[in-house]
Amino acid sequence: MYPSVDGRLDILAVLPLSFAVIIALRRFIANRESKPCLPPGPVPLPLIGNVLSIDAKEPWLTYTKWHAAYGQGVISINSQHIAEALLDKRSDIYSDRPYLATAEQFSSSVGMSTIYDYEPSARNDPLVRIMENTVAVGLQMTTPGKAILLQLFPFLLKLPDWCWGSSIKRDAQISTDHMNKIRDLPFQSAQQHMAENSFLGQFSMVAENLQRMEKQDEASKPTFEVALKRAAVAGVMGSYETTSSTLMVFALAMVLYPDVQRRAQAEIDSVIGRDRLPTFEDRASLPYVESILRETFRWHPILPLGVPHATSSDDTYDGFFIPKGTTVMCNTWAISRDEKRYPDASRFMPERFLDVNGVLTNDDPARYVFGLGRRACPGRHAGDASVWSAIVTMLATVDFSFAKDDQGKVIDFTPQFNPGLVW
Ligand code: HEM
Repeated sequence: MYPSVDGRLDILAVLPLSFAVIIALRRFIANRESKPCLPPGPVPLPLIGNVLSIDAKEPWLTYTKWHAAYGQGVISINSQHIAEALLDKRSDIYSDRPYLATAEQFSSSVGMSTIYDYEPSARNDPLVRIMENTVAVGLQMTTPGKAILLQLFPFLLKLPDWCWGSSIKRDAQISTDHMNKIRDLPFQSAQQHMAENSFLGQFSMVAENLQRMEKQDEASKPTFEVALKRAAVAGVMGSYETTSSTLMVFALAMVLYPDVQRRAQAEIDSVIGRDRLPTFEDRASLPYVESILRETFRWHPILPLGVPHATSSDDTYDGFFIPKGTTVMCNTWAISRDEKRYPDASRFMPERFLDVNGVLTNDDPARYVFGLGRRACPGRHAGDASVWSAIVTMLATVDFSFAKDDQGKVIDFTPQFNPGLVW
């Protein structure tokens, strides 16, 4: 019996579909056979992958655990050797940034004065307040939990306002509004200084580039201005949390390890005396202070998962296939807590960076805490120098100790870190 006309049409419709499926399957199998397999990892669930297995508050712990179980994380790089091989030596592939819907312009910071030559007032400065709000809201939106959620379900940002779950969209909008303010207001202030031809404002990064822009043809000015605004805000945001968080880690260490503090103060007293403050010229003569800086960077890296990179083309490493667009995180936490390299790693022990003669070793955590490759922190020298000068000045002038109550009894505490991109 012949099929009906409708039935034959159905067959005709199904045939190309079957071909398409067969071709797709053959390509899939050919691809699988021709390409090395993906790096090992936990078995993903359909749609949501491994998201439920990741500790949303401290994801670096999950990645470190996966590293122990599988040898590799879900492209979380847990060794400095592999980080150098990929992020540094293959920087042309591993230097993209993954799309983070709420933080498209959010990358990092520089001081307001260097960028805009804006001298904030000591208290309640309006621009600093805007920046603090921007950072606070931005960090809330870039907690690892929210970042993972939005990467998996970007449609959450498109939900209508009345819909359950749309609060993330409202928060993202607030974050964007803040970003727009911090992008435009200090920039306008620098422009105003320029217009008034004031002495201040001529030596900032923005002022210098505005002067350069004046010499350009009209057509390219708007693009230049947008790029300049973005570079400026990236600089301001980048230096803000990083330096202050590192100094908080240092202060915590000084409270918890008074012997370290005393030894550093003795070094400063013997090399510099008590009549003046240390300067950069003294840096090479203060190896113990230097080892404290290194241990501060290592003990609690303030960006425990670095800032995510993304691959801009396919790659193969050590027999594993890494597709284009893969998010690659350098698990700085795992590197800094490697017990083979840093025995008793959770202990603050600056001596680990000194040899038996008290000379600094070649192991400098600055080689990994500032990231690697062409996206490594452009403010690393400024960051390193400003943290050193703050540390050495504090050691020379103040004593850190536990707070005491009215009866003079030590107030005990348990240190806690706020999870976020920077903690
Ligand atoms: C202790 C201080 C600091 C630490 C630990 C730190 C750490 C980092 C890290 C880990 C990255 C990501 C690198 C990567 O993706 O491989 C980064 C990026 C960045 N940092 Fe820093 N940073 C510090 C201070 C600063 C300062 C003072 C500035 C500005 C003067 C700055 C500006 C930036 C910028 C603009 C980026 C983004 C670079 C890009 O996306 O290409 N940072 N920083």
